[in-house]
Amino acid sequence: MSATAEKETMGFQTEAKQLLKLMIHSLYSNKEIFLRELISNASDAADKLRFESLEAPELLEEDPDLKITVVTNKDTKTITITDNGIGMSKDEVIQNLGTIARSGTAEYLKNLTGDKKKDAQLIGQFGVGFYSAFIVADRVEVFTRRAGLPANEAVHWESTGEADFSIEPVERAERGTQVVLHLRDDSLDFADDWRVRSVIKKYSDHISLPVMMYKSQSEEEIKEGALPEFETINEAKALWVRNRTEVKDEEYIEFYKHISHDFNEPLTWSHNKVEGKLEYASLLYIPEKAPFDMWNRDANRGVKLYVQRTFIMDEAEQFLPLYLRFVKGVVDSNDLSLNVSREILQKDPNVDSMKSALTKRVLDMLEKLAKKDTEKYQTFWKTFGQVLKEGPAEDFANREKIAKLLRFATSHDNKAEQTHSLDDYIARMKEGQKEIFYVVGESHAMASNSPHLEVFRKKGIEVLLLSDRVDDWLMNQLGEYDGKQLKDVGRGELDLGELDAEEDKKQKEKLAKEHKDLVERVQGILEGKVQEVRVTNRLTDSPACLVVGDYDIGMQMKRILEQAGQDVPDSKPIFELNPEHPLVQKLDKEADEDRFGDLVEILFDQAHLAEGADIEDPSAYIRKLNKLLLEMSR
Ligand SMILES: Nc1ncnc2c1ncn2[C@@H]1O[C@H](COP(=O)(O)OP(=O)(O)OP(=O)(O)O)[C@@H](O)[C@H]1O
Repeated sequence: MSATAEKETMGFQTEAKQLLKLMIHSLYSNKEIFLRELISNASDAADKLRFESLEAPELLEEDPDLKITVVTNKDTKTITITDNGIGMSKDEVIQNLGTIARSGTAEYLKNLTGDKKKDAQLIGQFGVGFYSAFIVADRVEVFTRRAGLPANEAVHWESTGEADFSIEPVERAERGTQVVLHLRDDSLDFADDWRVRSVIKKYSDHISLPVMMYKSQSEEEIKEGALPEFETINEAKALWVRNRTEVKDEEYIEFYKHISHDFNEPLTWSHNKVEGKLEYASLLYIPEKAPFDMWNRDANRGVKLYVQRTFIMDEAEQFLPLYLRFVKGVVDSNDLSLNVSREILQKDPNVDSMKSALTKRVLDMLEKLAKKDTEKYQTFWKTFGQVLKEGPAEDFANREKIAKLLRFATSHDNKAEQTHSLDDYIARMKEGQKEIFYVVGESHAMASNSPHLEVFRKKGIEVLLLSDRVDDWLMNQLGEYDGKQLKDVGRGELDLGELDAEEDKKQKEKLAKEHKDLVERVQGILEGKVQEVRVTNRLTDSPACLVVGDYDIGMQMKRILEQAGQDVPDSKPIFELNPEHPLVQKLDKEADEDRFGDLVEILFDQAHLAEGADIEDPSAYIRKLNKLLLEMSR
């Protein structure tokens, strides 16, 4: 750091430098977005001031009408954006404009590919913010004074967007922030009043405070030397207060970008005004892309809360459940008090009623999207499906509604993509089928090749193929859908009820009787390792498989808990043999007890492998298998 009398020069944080460079390159074709970002910041600054002035009205000084002005100047090749919002102190300037105050930035930057289009999207997800000024400017100056500080504690920040920035104290009578962009030669169109006016119209109609520019003057006025006057060029009304029919899609989209700091368009939105016992307006959006920190449970979530048009807080998470944490939006209440805090929100029963109404709205919005636009819904599902799957456990009341929104891979087409709803499944159910069958595997391939499916495939009964980590748990939480039980095909005795022909049942009983001795012999070998050995009718191609007891913990769940280092209740599997398989028939005839034992253990280990489970002693397995192979080749 070098310091002259009072001017200091500081280096940008390494990551900020990197991001800046990438951003200028990848967003070059979409230069005008800098205006959106700077106006968005100015509007946030006004919101913050309004909020702080609830407690400290003196912060408004003699200047209570909050506004943003934009002034272009062809002679100086500048465009200047000024607000009379909260402003920044010296420390805040350093903190906000010298670093990228977000965790995970470095990690995030590793995802960038060098492909301009892809990177622009990624950068968009991250939020370009203030730095976008450098897309069009080779020098940016900021003059700012925090509300409440004296005029001589204002700050002048300046940077060419390369390695460093300077900062010095200045006098500034006006509260708030002024950003002066010295335009690059290839961006001089932004010194043109009309060009800027049209961009602002496009990007700022949803901003609730006036965005003003100079009125154009007649030749006479210019001759007379009349001072130019400002005029408001946007709607300057909170968007969510306006009637749905008055608001254009583009305005909804721009408003989304403003509140979410997302560069991409939202997938869909829902705008509502509620009157009656509780009065509030809500505007909720489903994003297209997940934020880079979606899986960080402490990441910011929740809606922007306003009370009677006054901004109160960002990330008010009390209005939506955790499993809808991807939703962005605004809630404006007429009933809450202006000095409401997070603690009060947590206890207020009105907030609970709003939460349940807003939750329904989001679920309805998703249902509508699924009906109207399958492709978009699929995009949603791919991005947020895993989060939505947390729903049935968190929100018992809406279990059925959430279940309707779930999508699965199934044996109907065996594709890994999760595109089938439970309703689709039910529509295809066989006559006499009462349950919804599913199989759980470590991966899609494992689920779809599971031996448990053999009899289902033979009989043409569809099975959901589940392989996401939460699936086993999700199915347990759901229990049933539309009056039909969800049944794990790898659990308990297989009873296909009416789906089994009478002769199949008789055949099964006959086989069980015939193989009573074999079952006992196998049981003797696997003593202590299994709960039970029995013959099965669920296999057609495989010799044997493992089944989980009706009340035991599922294999996927067990693995997840073990990996997480948790104690897992000790449950032993049931070992089922396919009496029609040649290997099992050979086994039945094997008189040599040692060979019999080896074969049983090989089959037992193989059944583990088919489940994606580990075998207890892999080298013993290989030894036994090789011994048998050698004997065969003799
Ligand atoms: N006009 C302004 N008045 C007061 N503070 C501002 C102004 N512009 C920026 N800031 C401060 O600088 C911070 C960084 O701004 P920047 O635009 O880079 O990021 P952001 O608005 O927080 O998020 P995003 O990067 O997603 O836009 C803001 O959070 C705010 O605290």
